[in-house]
Amino acid sequence: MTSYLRSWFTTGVPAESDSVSESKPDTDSIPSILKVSQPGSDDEDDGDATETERDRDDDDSPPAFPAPFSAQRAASGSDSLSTKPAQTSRTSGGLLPRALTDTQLMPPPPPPQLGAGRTPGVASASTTPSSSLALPPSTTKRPTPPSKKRTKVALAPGHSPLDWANLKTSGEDLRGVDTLMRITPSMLKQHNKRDDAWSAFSGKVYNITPYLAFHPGGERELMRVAGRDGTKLFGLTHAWVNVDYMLDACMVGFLVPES
Ligand code: HEM
Repeated sequence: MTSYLRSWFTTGVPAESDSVSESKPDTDSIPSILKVSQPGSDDEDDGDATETERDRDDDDSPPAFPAPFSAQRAASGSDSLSTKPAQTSRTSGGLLPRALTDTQLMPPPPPPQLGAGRTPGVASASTTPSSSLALPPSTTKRPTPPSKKRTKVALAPGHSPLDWANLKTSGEDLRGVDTLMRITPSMLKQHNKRDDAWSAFSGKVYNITPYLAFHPGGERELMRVAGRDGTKLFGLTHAWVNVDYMLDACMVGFLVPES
């Protein structure tokens, strides 16, 4: 009971007014809650009866820093900053929630393992197709072949397009006729042999015999139009080819209807 009353009517007199305290001992009767707390004093009641009984004139211990219930102390997670072992144990004794440090909240990532599972300089498409240097899938597929087969024919030596151009301009007679003629479909039909082949393209009739060995599509294809009008087949095969320029030296006449 006595210690309880003393805790209320404590002698907490500021250190600077020690002389006043000695001359006026009746200040003990003032409740501590009405007194103005001075820096460095221990007037705050922490419920520790043994501390109130101490001789406060000799107490030069500094206040706790950080303050016992401050956020700074709570965030530190430890009481390493405290200078008073008694307050340290009280703070870490579970009164405040223990704040986690950065390392506890987010542990560091595992160290990268660059060398694991791959050979430097070699694309590992079989293991990690999305993250390797393998070609994108669109380029690894074989292109679908065209539906219509267009076979390139190996031309005999001396029968390249350039050789044909040279022969065409050499002045050699490639027509086989003296003058341009009016040619009917029945007349055209008589020239359908390999050594005597005529064909009509867009109303003009050409002697295709000398060109057979130079045709990039082969003799066989070209002979399909021998002795008849080949305009349609020619246009379906390669309309971009300028037949008038290619065979101008082979022209024999104009296609005319039957009379
Ligand atoms: C007398 C008229 C003809 C001339 C002057 C001619 C000329 C040519 C030329 C210059 C090419 C090469 C075209 C290129 O590489 O782009 C070619 C290719 C070819 N020509 Fe003719 N052609 C004629 C008639 C025909 C006919 C009637 C056929 C029958 C289907 C034919 C079938 C082909 C084929 C299949 C190719 C191969 C195209 C390739 O491999 O890319 N040509 N022709």
